[in-house]
Amino acid sequence: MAEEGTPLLRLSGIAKSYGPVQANRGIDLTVRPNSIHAILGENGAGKSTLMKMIYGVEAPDAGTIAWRGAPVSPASPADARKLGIGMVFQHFSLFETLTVLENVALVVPGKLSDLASRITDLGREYGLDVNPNSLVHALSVGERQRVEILRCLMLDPALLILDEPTSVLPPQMVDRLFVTLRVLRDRGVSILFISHKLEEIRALCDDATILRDGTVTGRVDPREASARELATMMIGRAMPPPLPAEIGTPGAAMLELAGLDWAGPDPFAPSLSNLSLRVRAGEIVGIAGISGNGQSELAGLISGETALPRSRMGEILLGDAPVGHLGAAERRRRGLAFVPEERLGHGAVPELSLWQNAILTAHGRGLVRRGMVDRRRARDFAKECIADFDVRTPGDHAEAGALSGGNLQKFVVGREIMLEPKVLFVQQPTWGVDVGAAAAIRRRLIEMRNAGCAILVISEEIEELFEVSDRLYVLRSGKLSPPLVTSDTTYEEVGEWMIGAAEGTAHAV
Ligand SMILES: Nc1ncnc2c1ncn2[C@@H]1O[C@H](COP(=O)(O)OP(=O)(O)OP(=O)(O)O)[C@@H](O)[C@H]1O
Repeated sequence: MAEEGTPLLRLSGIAKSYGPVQANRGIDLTVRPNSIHAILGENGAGKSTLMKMIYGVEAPDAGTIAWRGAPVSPASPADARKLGIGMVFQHFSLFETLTVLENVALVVPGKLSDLASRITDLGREYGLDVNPNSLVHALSVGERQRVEILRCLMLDPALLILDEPTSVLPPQMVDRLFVTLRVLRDRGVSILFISHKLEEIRALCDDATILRDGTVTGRVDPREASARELATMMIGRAMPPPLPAEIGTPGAAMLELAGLDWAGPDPFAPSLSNLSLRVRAGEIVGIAGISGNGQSELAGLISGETALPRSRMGEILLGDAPVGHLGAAERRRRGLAFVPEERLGHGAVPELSLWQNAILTAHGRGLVRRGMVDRRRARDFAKECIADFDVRTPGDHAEAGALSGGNLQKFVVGREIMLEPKVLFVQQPTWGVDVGAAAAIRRRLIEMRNAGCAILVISEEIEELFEVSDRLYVLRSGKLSPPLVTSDTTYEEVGEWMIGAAEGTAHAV
């Protein structure tokens, strides 16, 4: 145990560069025992880099790390875990082809049968329920996160690092997670908590350190600072003004689901039953819901990554044309653009540069001609995206995998918006994006809607859906609620549909 007064962790003068990028410089950070300590900062401020050094993934170029008063230099995550440090990454580190239990067994020692019951028991205790026998590829992002957190807790850490743990959790789950985190703190676990959600930080954290451009720009008691003050310290200027509150005038139906049914091969994955919805030109339709209720399956069917048999092609329409049987490339040719939930490996190829990633979906815009890549045009396209969407990176030659999570998200969303699609389908548009950039992305969606684009957004952030959508549905257990007019409904009503308590009570349109 740390002696009274000895910090659990103390970093002094930590610096780290990646080529020309100084991700961290001269960082001092002290984590007290039994405390929840927030790290906040814009996308690319250096938060994840700092955490990776504590967890032994990266080595600092300069500075020292003291653990319970003694100098340490964890050279690997295994080293860090031995010290009692656990970390849940923003991008998951689970093997998709293995079950939850097998993934846990890779890191946590013990007999499989014991581990399975510990997963179930701990899951129940901390509100992190997950079936130990589910295959990870069938789990939603939110469920994968639960697995990651559970796996960490099973190692009984003294310090738990959570890199944006709430970015994909619905409000009810966030509340449950916070209960869990407070219990952990009171039982002697300190928590380093990275989040862009300032209200959450104010509600949960005891200390906060603010980073900007790789340096510490503030240390505050978050309970005493307003969200606006925190945002200003973070971005170095006042927040952008709120969105224009213009109501759209919808035109013709551009995307339609007409009684869509789906049962996938995985018995643990939810099936979809009789989904019908219509997205018209000039409107934004939102789909709320807790992940794992069919969101991934629906996204695959809408994007074309999962195709229906020819006999059922009419269950999905683009304009008047049945497209259910067509693949993603053909649907894109017909004017659909989409942003998948997973940006790494799905929205972008991490090993490719940004300009090469631009080609993946923008090749039809003159980036490839007569089968040859027009490198100059591809680079111009990527540069425009970087400038227009404020992607913080050394340039279009940077590898997608080297960008901070939020900056890659801005690039992927920007690339799809630049295609000027007739129909835009976005999953989690601002996942991991800082408050300023998230407001900018939402503003762009509304501008596109005003210009006549039909937009469908799946998001687990209710606040976000209320901000951008004209109408909302809730997806639960593979079924859609009736459409709700956003201006006539409340968070509570949507929350009730999310947890299944609202059947028959909504103001349907
Ligand atoms: N492996 C890497 N190679 C090159 N540059 C990197 C690498 N990892 C991080 N960087 C750069 O270091 C800077 C800090 O990135 P970091 O991921 O720490 O930011 P962050 O504050 O966690 O951002 P976000 O909120 O978007 O997750 C960024 O400019 C990023 O592009």
